[in-house]
Amino acid sequence: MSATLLDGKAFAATLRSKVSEHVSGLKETHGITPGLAVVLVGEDPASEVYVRNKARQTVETGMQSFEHRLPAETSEADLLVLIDQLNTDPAVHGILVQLPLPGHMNADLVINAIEPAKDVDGFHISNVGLLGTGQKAMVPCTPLGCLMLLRDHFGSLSGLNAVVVGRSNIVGKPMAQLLLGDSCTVTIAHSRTKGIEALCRSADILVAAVGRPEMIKGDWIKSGATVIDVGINRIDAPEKALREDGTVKTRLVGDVDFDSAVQIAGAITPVPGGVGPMTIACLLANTVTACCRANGLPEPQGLTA
Ligand SMILES: NC(=O)C1=CN([C@@H]2O[C@H](COP(=O)(O)OP(=O)(O)OC[C@H]3O[C@@H](n4cnc5c(N)ncnc54)[C@H](OP(=O)(O)O)[C@@H]3O)[C@@H](O)[C@H]2O)C=CC1
Ligand SMILES: Nc1nc(=O)c2c([nH]1)NC[C@@H]1CN(c3ccc(C(=O)N[C@@H](CCC(=O)O)C(=O)O)cc3)C=[N+]21
Repeated sequence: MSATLLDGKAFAATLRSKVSEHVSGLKETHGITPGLAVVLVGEDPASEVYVRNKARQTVETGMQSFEHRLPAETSEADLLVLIDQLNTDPAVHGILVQLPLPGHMNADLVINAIEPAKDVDGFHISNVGLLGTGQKAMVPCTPLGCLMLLRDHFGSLSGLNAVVVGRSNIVGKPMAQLLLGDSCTVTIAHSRTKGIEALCRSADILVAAVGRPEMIKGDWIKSGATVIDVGINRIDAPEKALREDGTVKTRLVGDVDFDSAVQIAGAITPVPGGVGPMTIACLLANTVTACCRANGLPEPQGLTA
């Protein structure tokens, strides 16, 4: 038996077309164009790809994209000045500061300098608190994308056993909050968890956000379980022909060993084409939501949790 593929790429395309419709409506009825500012400090190649894709899709859905690329040696004070300008710029409805930041910066301080209403990543302490207490917040894009895929697959998540592997502030913890909000019984596993394989085997929903290529094997998965693979890992692919310059090509893999997992799971997200595209689509959706809230307009339905 082979698992059903949860096609994040297709789902994200549908979500983007809903975003486009709302953006057209905002323009026609109110003369407002939502705007998203992305700040990239330094030159991480993976971040470059993400930021480029995001800027392209922002423009494709009819929104304004503002890109700010700063050198790695930028001072924290200068970054805070830029954030302050974006906070007060009425054309900017969403602000994303790409993580990780260079080591000389305090990421918490930088994130908490973003106006919470414009924090489309949902990382500001105010949004984290709102999410944790079940109040209206900006919801982090990656966990939101995972939740949308799960709701689409199951209908109701109520009473299901969910195991989230990973406890980061950007994926694991907010994912656990969202699953709890949908009445799952949630366990969070991490690098100190004892008996992690057996714990994973107890999950109806297994979310992997670890950053370790193909760590979770098929025999860690309960037969028929739903597996959400958040991991994005680039590994060497010696099976591919060498590049012209003689270097080894690479490929993307998740935190789940897809080939063994697909035999056991009931449903699984692929990498690429699973959670990644949903993250960007949810970022666009959050920007439209932020724009509507900023202008006192009714929120679009179906774009948020
Ligand atoms: N698809 C997408 O849109 C996105 C994908 N990602 C990807 O998701 C993955 C996770 O990202 P992120 O949350 O930022 O990563 P972090 O490195 O911040 O967190 C990783 C978590 O995994 C835990 N962990 C590490 N090793 C083990 C282990 N051997 N067993 C159990 N738990 C372990 C860590 O535990 P501890 O806390 O104990 O150290 C930690 O909580 C990465 O592959 C990243 O590239 C991230 C963001 C968006
Ligand atoms: N402030 C901040 N917010 C983030 O949301 C954030 C961040 N910083 N830093 C880095 C991580 C990572 N991340 C990804 C988003 C999309 C894909 C994505 O679209 N992946 C494609 C493949 C892309 C490729 O081919 O490289 C896929 O999975 O199909 C991947 C990774 C967001 N992150």
